Amino acid sequence: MENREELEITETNEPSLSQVACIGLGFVGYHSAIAFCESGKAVVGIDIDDDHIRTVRNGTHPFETNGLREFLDRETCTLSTRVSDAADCDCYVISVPTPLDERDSPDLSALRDACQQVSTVLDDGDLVVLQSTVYPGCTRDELRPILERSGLEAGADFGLSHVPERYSPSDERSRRAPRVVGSIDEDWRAVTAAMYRDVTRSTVPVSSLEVAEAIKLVENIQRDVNIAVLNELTTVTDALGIDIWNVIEGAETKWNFHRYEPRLGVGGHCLPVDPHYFRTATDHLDEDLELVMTARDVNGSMPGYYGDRIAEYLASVDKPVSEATVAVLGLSYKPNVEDPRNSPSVTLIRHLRPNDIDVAAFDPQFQPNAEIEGIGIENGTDAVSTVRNADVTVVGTGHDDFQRLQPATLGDLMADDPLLVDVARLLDTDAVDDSDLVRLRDYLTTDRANSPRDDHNGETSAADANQGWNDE
Ligand SMILES: NC(=O)C1=CN([C@@H]2O[C@H](COP(=O)(O)OP(=O)(O)OC[C@H]3O[C@@H](n4cnc5c(N)ncnc54)[C@H](O)[C@@H]3O)[C@@H](O)[C@H]2O)C=CC1
Ligand SMILES: CC(=O)N[C@@H]1[C@@H](OP(=O)(O)OP(=O)(O)OC[C@H]2O[C@@H](n3ccc(=O)[nH]c3=O)[C@H](O)[C@@H]2O)O[C@H](C(=O)O)[C@@H](O)[C@@H]1O
Repeated sequence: MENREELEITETNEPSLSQVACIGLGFVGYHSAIAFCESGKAVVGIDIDDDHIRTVRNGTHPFETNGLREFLDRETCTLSTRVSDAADCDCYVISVPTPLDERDSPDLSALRDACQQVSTVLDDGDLVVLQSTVYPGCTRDELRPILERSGLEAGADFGLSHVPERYSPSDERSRRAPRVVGSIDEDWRAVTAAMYRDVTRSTVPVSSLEVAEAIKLVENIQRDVNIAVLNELTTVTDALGIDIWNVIEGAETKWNFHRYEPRLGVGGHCLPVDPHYFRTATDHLDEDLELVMTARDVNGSMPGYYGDRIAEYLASVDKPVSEATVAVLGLSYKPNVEDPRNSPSVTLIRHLRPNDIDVAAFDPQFQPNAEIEGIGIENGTDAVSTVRNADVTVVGTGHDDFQRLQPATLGDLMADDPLLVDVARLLDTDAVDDSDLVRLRDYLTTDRANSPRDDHNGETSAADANQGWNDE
């Protein structure tokens, strides 16, 4: 990398970059722009969506606004829809979407477009950092050639690094996760790590771009597979008449049992997506990700599993499905966020609709009466009006707001034989037991069970059982 003398030398003897373009101002890029601004960098926030720029400018977007006022007040921090307005920057941090297409293959269109835009303003000594999640080899093989349309060579003329984002909404611990840094060469890795040390607690330099890309995917894939194990075990324990929650509580008394929990399904734009990204890297190999993709299918099948169990229950109480009403509380993919991407609740609604079942939905994170994308229903105004006269209530997302729901009230508001589908067991179990509600898990493990039911009494808490034990 011959052209780095113009970068000023910082106290860590690494050249310092001072003007950062953050391309893509979604959840990831927005937080990066604020963080780099707070670290004293000049920042140009770039997003192709003019409306989104407007929401950032007036603070009406769904992300936290800590630091936004300082960003907007600082003359050296600006917003634009054009990468050309960032031509004076010396670092380009790309955080655009990397979703799947309709064939479950990586859709790199946004990424290619962003790289093409950057290639038009790239100068000697600049650094390009990819934060978006991609598959191993993508940065080097797909994005580097686009960036080199600038006439510059990655490594020799400009830096190319992959620093995957680990932060996720409503998980403050993940915000402070160390940042993995993989680069085109060691010199640029040092420059990148120095820049990120200003915005995170610690950096983890790794040996290559591909290792950094793989780390991100492996973290999420391991989580997806482990959740799939619990989801599959839940369907089996249902059939055996065993309550999975008693099994989890008991298994947790072993110090090296890692707790994962069954849910209506696995949502978000990462866990359902990342196995398919990694699978892409195996396309030319004899080896494949058979277990990983099977686990993905298990998780993807869960909303349908619960949809079928609901239909089964309705038939068992002589309620024609086409005349039934299902109330779905929670549309986000996980608690306390406003994000319906790959939401299991939305997938469940899609699964139920062909049966002409009537569906009402409410999510406090969404605007009342807002149209819920892709399922043709509007968000309700509150939980009570949503569940009134419903035959089934599904607690699809464990928002904190729903902790206040009183099972007795739900039972009174709903139709006869009211079914509660609360896979995450959000509602107080004793209160549910004392209400008129029929818990789906009880229905599944009672009316269909052949084996002895598990004993609800005399359970030992994990904390008590693990007194004094250390992890292996
Ligand atoms: N949201 C999350 O919790 C996390 C996301 N990631 C990854 O970070 C990346 C970004 O994710 P999000 O921030 O959630 O995406 P997002 O969908 O919330 O935001 C992406 C933004 O990029 C803009 N954009 C799209 N194409 C563009 C282009 N060519 N030039 C400029 N702007 C463009 C869009 O208008 C949008 O505002 C993805 O690869 C995702 O997998 C990684 C960790 C956490
Ligand atoms: C390894 C890891 O913890 N990855 C995180 C993950 O965050 P994400 O926002 O997807 O949330 P999550 O807690 O993994 O939940 C994803 C989905 O999995 C479900 N879920 C979660 C835990 C569990 O035991 N059972 C379960 O079914 C959730 O309900 C949700 O629908 O993916 C993020 C990402 O890559 O976008 C990443 O930054 C986060 O650190």
